[in-house]
Amino acid sequence: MWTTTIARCTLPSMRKRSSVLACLALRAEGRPGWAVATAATSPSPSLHLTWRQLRGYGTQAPAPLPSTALGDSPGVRHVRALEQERQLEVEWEDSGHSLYPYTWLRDNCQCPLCTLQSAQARSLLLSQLDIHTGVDRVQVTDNNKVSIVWPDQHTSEFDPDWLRKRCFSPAARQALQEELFLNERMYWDSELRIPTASFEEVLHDDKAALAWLLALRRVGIVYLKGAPVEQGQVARLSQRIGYLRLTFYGHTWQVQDKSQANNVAYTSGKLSLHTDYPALHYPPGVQFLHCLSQAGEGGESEAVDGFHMADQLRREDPEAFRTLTSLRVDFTDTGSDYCDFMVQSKNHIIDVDSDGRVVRINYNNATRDSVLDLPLHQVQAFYSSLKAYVQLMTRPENMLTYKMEPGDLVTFDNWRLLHGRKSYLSHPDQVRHLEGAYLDWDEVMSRLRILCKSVHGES
Ligand SMILES: C[N+](C)(C)CCCC(=O)O
Ligand SMILES: O=C(O)CCC(=O)C(=O)O
Ligand SMILES: [Fe+2]
Ligand SMILES: [Zn+2]
Repeated sequence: MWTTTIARCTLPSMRKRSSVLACLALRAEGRPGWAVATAATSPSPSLHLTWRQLRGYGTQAPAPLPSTALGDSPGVRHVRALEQERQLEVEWEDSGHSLYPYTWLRDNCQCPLCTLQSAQARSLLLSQLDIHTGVDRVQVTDNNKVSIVWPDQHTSEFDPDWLRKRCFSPAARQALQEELFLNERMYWDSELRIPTASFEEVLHDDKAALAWLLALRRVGIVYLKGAPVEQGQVARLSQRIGYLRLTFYGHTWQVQDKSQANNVAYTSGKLSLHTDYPALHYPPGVQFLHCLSQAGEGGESEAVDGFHMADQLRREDPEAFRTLTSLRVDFTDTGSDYCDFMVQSKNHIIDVDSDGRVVRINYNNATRDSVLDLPLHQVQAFYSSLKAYVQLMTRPENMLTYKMEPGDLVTFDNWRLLHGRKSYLSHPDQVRHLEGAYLDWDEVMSRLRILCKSVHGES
């Protein structure tokens, strides 16, 4: 049924232990960066997106694959104590070199006195750490470990793979950070064919679950098909990860046309593109929506890649970008649901990190407060900037439109995507009904790392 799609790509020779990093080495053919094409044979005919195919969700500019992060680290040829710099120099068998500060090495001694093995946590106290320590002796042991004897005769032994992974070179650091956080995204527009998988397979097969979460991270949206048409499925799916995020709207929530609606989502009206819950200072990272019943007329879903749009705004209207990333906007949400609430927040509509990279979009026009905490002279500029961003998002070439059917369950990155819904006609004999739930990225990323490790073996 849903057996097509995906990015066509050439696979580099995959090394067993290379884990997620190998994704980045994939080069897409056709369109710059990536292309949509019919996927290669999948092991399971019901799965439109397999793990193998999903590894194709590389980024627009795949990063070079640093050998340091591949796990198959070369052995240690030689170690040398650089007394002046207070660094240990490791020469690898492939002739590469890595430098490690003495202080860092002493801080990270892996022995049972310094590390609680059962928790893989540091038991050494900072008060016990001499940040000016020297070394007494360094050597490579018979089983190719790096051994350090400290001035107080405490001994540390470091595994070469462990050290290599933690090399302080910019390339190695970047590679390891990407492996840990998978921050490289694949931007898309109206032409995206939404990555789709089978609900049941994701629940029962680790490879399918890994493929789902990798695409959720990289692409930001994954469609799951074939969920039972009854309530409780978003909760079931959240258990596949860990646990869901409780909010004032409940553990899970029912999107229906309700009288005395406590939220615009609970009407039959149009919802313009929004992220959910910018009224919170920490909005939910991931959203699930399961369609139990669809309207005959209207009710189509819309979605845009908010990061892509923000980058486009940065290029086309840098002043508007600067405004939306620097002014904090008030959001408000008052009512009663799980319990009564009076929520207030101040958020940038576009959040960037300290390197200027877009990390989160916070925008729901319905909950944007009438309280606008700006000096008079900035008000008009704020509105122009917001208009510019919203107009960019609503361009037909940027917006994705789809209509959910009963049994469809869409999962998306609520920090990145803006989603909306066309208005619909409420029919007493066919009430539109979606069930939703939120999760946070920390828990989703945790499951992603565990699945990566179990599917690829040791890491
Ligand atoms: C769907 N619902 C009601 C749980 C939240 C809607 C999003 C928002 O108010 O920002
Ligand atoms: O009704 C829909 O399709 C989407 C609902 C929504 O965006 C929400 O509940 O926040
Ligand atoms: Fe929403
Ligand atoms: Zn120790």
